[in-house]
Amino acid sequence: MKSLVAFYKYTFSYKVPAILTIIYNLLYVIFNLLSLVLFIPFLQLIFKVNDAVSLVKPNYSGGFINFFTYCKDWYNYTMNEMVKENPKDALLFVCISVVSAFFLKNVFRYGAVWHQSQLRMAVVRDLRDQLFAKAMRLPLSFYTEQRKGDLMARINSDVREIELAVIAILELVFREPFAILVSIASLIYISPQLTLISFVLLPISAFVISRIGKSLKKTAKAGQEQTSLVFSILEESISGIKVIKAFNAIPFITKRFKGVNLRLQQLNTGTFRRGDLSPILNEFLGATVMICLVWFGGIMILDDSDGMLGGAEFITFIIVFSQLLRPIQGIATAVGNLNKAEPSLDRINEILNTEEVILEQENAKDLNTLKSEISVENVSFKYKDEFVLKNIHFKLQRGKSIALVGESGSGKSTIADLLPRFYDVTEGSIFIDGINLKEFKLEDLHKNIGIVSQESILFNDTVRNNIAFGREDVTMESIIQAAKIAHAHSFIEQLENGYDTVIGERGNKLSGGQKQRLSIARAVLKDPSILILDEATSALDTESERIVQGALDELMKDRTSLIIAHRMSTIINADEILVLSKGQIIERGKHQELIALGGTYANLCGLQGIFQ
Ligand SMILES: Nc1ncnc2c1ncn2[C@@H]1O[C@H](COP(=O)(O)OP(=O)(O)OP(=O)(O)O)[C@@H](O)[C@H]1O
Repeated sequence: MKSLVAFYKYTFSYKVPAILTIIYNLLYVIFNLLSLVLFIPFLQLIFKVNDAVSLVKPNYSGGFINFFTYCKDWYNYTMNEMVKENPKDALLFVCISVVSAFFLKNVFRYGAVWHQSQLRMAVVRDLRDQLFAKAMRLPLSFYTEQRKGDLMARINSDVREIELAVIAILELVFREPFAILVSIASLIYISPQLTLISFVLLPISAFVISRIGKSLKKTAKAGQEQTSLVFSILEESISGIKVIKAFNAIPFITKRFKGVNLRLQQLNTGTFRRGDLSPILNEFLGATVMICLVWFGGIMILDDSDGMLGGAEFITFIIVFSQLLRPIQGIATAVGNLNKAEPSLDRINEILNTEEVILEQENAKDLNTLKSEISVENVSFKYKDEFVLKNIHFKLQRGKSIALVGESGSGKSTIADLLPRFYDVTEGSIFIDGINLKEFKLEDLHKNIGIVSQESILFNDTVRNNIAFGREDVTMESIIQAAKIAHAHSFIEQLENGYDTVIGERGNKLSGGQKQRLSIARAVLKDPSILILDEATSALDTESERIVQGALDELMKDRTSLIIAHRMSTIINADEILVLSKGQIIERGKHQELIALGGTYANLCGLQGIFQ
């Protein structure tokens, strides 16, 4: 089982807490057994199983094994002496011993849990960090709507399965086998014959456990996949809540959610039922084995054949044997958890091993600023099978602007996505100052490109942090300056806490125009040499558009811009206009030239009341 190695690695990624957990667990096992064995003289005393006999005071002759024999003899001797003098003192002594053993057992148990908590949470944190970092590096092509929720499910519930597997490893490999070993050694010491009988019966339960484990793995995988689906629908529905309400689609969406949620319930119920069956079957099998032992042991005592088994030994045997069932059950649970975690591990690795298609070359070049031009040469592109861009060719000089217009789906946004290398071209090349885009450092490329899109990407944080956006080197003055250029300063000042106002999830506390102006302020502060404006004003009403357009004009001053717009009025002044249709450039030129041409562009303008 190669996943066992992986779980093992996760467990020992933090060696100190892992080793301390193991040590505390081992001490817990020893004191657990001791707390029960110490009980035996107490029983003997109450039920007068043995009359006090004369014992010789033991001597410790050194050595590890002898130490345990010495402790046992010393305890028996002390007990015996006390019983002879005053049985009530003996009773008190036994009670104190048992309580002390119980106390220590639980101290060690808590010690183990203490370190185990640290370990499991650290592993969960690391895994989530890794997944998040990977998610940030994954190419955009990875993120279809379906995958967003799926990724969230993996970061959430699959990681939790790994957490359980880490605990399972600690229990399965160290605690429970040790507990079983200690118990078996004690059993053999007490009565080899009875031990032999119990061992004939135990493998039956082992077989049953392994069968349950196997079927558990299958249903667990289906369950995790279904969890992903539930998360996907949840994500989709919450993001689209406005539209859902507006279209009165709540019953439809709710029905869809209920459907997948019901299936999840059925799958998880199956998993739990199988999982819960193993301890139940275990206990029943254990009890059956125990009754068989009581039968055989009882007959041995009744026959008193050759004094091989006394009453006290028999009681001890049964108590210790009952202790054997717990770790066996523990192993069953741990094996179940490992089986359940295996598909989760696969799902996590699937993400971690996903190829990062957009890679930076070794010795990638610096890009400080755009010096002369961006040159797009014979670029074709396809997302999957069909080309959505064909032979695109244009040059964008420094300080100039190019506008892309065309019907929906003609490929405008795709062209814009190629510049920051969100996708790489399928054919052809893009050059910046004569150097292929792919030769630059990705970080530098992104530093030089500012994007303002239709949907402002804002975070549930303060206005100030949304403008600074991860940059710690900026002063408050420069943030205010950027906000002023973006025509955002005056409305920010009127907010409850000014620049320290938290703007709600995705900036929900702000109007569309305000959100857009914050996005522009962010771009102003970033001060990129290249600007991509993708329908930056199309979601706004006329009044907001006027203000935002003013802000954009400020932003575009002295920058090289690629503008995508549906409203022709916003691109009339562009240095060149490219008209796209079905992924191809069908017309190009300045506004007046294209109007004079009387083609698609002139038609589009005509539809919007622009005739010259
Ligand atoms: N992630 C994607 N995976 C597969 N196909 C895509 C993807 N994104 C866009 N497309 C397809 O590529 C083509 C061009 O889309 P693009 O978004 O570039 O057009 P657009 O001109 O910007 O449209 P709009 O004006 O509606 O935003 C369309 O046919 C679209 O269906």
